Amino acid sequence: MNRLTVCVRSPDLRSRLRAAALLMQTELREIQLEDLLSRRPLPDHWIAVDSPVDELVNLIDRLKAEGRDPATQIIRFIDQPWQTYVYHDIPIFASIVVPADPLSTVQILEKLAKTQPFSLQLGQSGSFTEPDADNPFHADVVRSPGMRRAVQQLTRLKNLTVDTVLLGPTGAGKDTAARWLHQQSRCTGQFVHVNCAALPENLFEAELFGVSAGAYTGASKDRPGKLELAHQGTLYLDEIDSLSLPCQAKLLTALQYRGATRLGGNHYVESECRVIASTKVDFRALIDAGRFREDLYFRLHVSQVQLPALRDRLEDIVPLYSNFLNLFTQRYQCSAPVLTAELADQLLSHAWPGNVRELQACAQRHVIGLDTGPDGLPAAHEQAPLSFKERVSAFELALIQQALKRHQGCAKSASAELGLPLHALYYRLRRYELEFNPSGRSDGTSPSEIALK
Ligand SMILES: Nc1ncnc2c1ncn2[C@@H]1O[C@H](COP(=O)(O)OP(=O)(O)OP(=O)(O)O)[C@@H](O)[C@H]1O
Repeated sequence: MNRLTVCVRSPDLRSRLRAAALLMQTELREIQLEDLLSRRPLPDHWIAVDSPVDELVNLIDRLKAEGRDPATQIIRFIDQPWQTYVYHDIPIFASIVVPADPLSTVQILEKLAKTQPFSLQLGQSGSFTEPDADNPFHADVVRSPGMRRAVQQLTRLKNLTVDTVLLGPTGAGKDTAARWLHQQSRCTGQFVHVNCAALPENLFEAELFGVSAGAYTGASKDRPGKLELAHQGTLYLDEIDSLSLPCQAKLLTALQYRGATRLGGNHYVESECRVIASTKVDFRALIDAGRFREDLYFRLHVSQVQLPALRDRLEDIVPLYSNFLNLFTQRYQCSAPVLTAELADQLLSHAWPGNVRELQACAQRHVIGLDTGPDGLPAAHEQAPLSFKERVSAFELALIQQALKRHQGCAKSASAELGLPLHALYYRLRRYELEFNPSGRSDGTSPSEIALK
């Protein structure tokens, strides 16, 4: 940002902006709004104002009269976050609550310089958009530059069956991105998820390459491996960095030739699949530490997409949260909680170490009405209390989800643990739209493939 025109009345804010401009080496021009409006034409860089709405409207009208879009130019400083809500439909670039000091003013202005016009649209139902469970990367929830870059790369990759590495911290959406890539591709095969961190070294070959009948005591029939199951589809190697070096060597050979021989068999089975691998850690550091094979890294690293941490996706937090509120409200069939400006502020200032997963859980707690205090947002916000029936349903759902998770999605075992007749469990599974595996793992899928909604 090279220039900033400032029309602010508050001496305090003016001095903060002056200091911020000095820090940013930005040329700052101070002027009264009335004087600015008499100029022709208006400046073409950002105009910072703290004017009341009726005066602001004059500026908006003037910009429009000059054939310009006020939503690309005006930054309004406000005292209270709720003012964004009240005037959310005025077309301005951003509404910013007056920052505490020049340094945070610099940070905000620098972030704005890299972003698209936005304004927090808060409403009674907290609703930004209709929930779009089918497209986690809908434009409404992808506003931050980092995530837009990631989605652009994913979009470019979706129809190319090239191997891909997904990088990002826990809960940032690597699994979601891998499934999205698979769904968007023209693959006819299935999406096969292998959680490398949960795969013991001695089971690696059997799980990945399969087993021939008689390979060992108890192997009574042929069992396909994950690589084979992923034929014409996607093999997703989650947390690939957890594999031991000997397993990495076997994987490299299998990926090189896109096939393997089942354990105890002589038959070579080919698999034409796309491989997506994910990791939370920096590959370079692992390679340097001798914990990851460089040749495997180069084999996989045809393309790479970095999914940013949620704290670096400030613009996405409120829309995502709003979508989750809508989603859980529909799932639990209860009334929508209020997304207040105060809560939006808290969401934006939280560090989100658990990223989208944490945000999602937070929205879920909000909908259920479990206020867990300062760190487990949201606490003590105005919201419509859930009815007794809604709370009981939410509790029941949580019990069933946990039991299914403990039993790898197997409905039979979960029903036994819960002491709930199988037909009664099925009834609830349908009611809560939970996915499950009726007969355990006999179909060759792994627990991780059975997604619990
Ligand atoms: N863009 C999104 N829209 C909706 N939900 C999302 C989005 N991104 C992630 N989530 C949700 O957040 C949770 C965590 O996402 P996901 O499992 O994809 O993260 P991850 O990076 O694979 O995490 P980990 O490394 O811990 O396995 C999931 O419940 C997922 O549904």
